Amino acid sequence: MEKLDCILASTSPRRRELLAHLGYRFDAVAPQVDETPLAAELAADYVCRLAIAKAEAGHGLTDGKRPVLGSDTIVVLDGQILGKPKDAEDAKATLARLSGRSHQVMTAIACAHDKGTSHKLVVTDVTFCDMSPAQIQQYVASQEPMDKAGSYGIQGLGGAFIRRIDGSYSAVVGLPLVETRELLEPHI
Ligand SMILES: Cc1cn([C@H]2C[C@H](O)[C@@H](COP(=O)(O)OP(=O)(O)OP(=O)(O)O)O2)c(=O)[nH]c1=O
Repeated sequence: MEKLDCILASTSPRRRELLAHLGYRFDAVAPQVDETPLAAELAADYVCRLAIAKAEAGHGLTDGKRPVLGSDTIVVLDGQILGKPKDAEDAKATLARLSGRSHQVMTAIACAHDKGTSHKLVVTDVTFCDMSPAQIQQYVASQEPMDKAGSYGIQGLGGAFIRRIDGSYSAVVGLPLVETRELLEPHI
């Protein structure tokens, strides 16, 4: 069997594609993690807790010899966590709230290794154009929003409505490349 550098604890094809950009040899495992926020949990605490939980659950599924990377992405508007939409109506309501405003995308990454778990939080400011009800309707009909935090994908059709981003593009898509390299490097 090919020698692996690390394990990705994720079902996301986007994270798989981004991690491949770093040139590591890796396998993916699918960790089962309860994503319910705790009472009064701050957004930054929540996203870090989930990334750590995914990395550690993934580590438990492996032989423990390689570092395991977990990640979680949320959209935060006025301190409120906007995760993946429940249905099309939820996606439309989220996009109407994001329209014409700036929000934060928080992506946490965690690396579970033989000596413990380390993590990093990357926060990116994203500014939306105004979206008309017809544009929202058409975008939701494309189905693209349905599996994405904040109900949009900057890397897809959603990119046409992103006026500005301050921070890490790869973090918005689900895996910050620089910080992931920095987190994994000492363990590979
Ligand atoms: C804001 C935004 C989010 N997203 C995605 C990144 C994440 O995959 C998803 C947020 O869901 P997550 O729960 O972070 O991840 P996931 O369920 O897709 O995968 P896994 O838990 O197995 O690692 O939203 C985009 O693809 N583009 C964007 O512009």
